[in-house]
Amino acid sequence: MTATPPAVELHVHVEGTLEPELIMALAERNRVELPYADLDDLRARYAFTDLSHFLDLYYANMAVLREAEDFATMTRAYLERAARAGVRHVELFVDPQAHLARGVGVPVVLEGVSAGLADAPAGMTTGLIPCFLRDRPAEEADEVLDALLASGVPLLGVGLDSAEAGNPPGRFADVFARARAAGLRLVAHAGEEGPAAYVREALDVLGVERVDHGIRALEDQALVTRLAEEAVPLTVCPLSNVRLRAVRTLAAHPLPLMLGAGLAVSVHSDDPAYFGGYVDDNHRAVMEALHLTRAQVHTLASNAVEAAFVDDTRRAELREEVAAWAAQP
Ligand code: HPA
Ligand SMILES: [Zn+2]
Repeated sequence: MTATPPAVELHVHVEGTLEPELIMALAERNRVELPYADLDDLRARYAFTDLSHFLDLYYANMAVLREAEDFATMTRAYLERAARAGVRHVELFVDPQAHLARGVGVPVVLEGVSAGLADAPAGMTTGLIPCFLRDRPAEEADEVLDALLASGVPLLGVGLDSAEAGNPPGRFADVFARARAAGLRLVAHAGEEGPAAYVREALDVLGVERVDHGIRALEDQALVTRLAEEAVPLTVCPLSNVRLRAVRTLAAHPLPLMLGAGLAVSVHSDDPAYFGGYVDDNHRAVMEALHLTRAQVHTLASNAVEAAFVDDTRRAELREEVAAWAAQP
């Protein structure tokens, strides 16, 4: 079996889809001086030692995003690639605070990304999930939530990302409660580099409905039992885990253990332009390196469908597409 399943992409950061060529093109369009001699010099910086090392480059490269049109261009480029990856539904993360810090306001970011999403290929459904930066003050997240709600741009939910170690989710309890009261769905990165305790805290204090990554939950057996019993979706990003050295090699990835424990895991791409692949590449990589059975890949694809923030009609369509893939000889 080589074909990857129809994908429901629930863990992808739009700024992490900014390919090196597009970084260079936008730098030229906006006359932004980058500290790289050329494309090869930029590419040479993609060997990361950990999450923070990656985030330094990820935030630095955002300097090329100035106007709403830049955000739309980036989003359209992603959707085109996503269609080729077999993506049928995507819930896209965006980091408004990373742009605010550079003087680019929340409306510019949201209007640009949502204009890009409006051009999604026929049949692909989309949603937008702005994330708060956990290494910034909770008060700033509060102000950003006000700006998000005032923008008038339709949002699916809010998330929490950026440097995890030493930044537990609990500080964001109030802003997440406000987001929930405003009708937004809640997710958070937890257990990527941070401990299993952060996964618990994301569930109990923030009340998240999905956990992004969650691989370190495996260090706490009682938590694993709970996650399985409550069928808490975990959006796992295998190529990201290897490139950020959360996992030593793909062959040593705990995905089979997670499936074996009955966890509601699914496979996603995180920052595909930085980590060596989109969601199809991630599926292909784990299928090969971990020798997954067709039934296991079917479970991963079905878990993603069940974890999506879609209505019953759309979920039924997505279920059918995955079933049709599984029924192929
Ligand atoms: O992989 C990630 N982890 C945490 N924050 C992020 N923001 C973009 N990518 C990531
Ligand atoms: Zn992520």
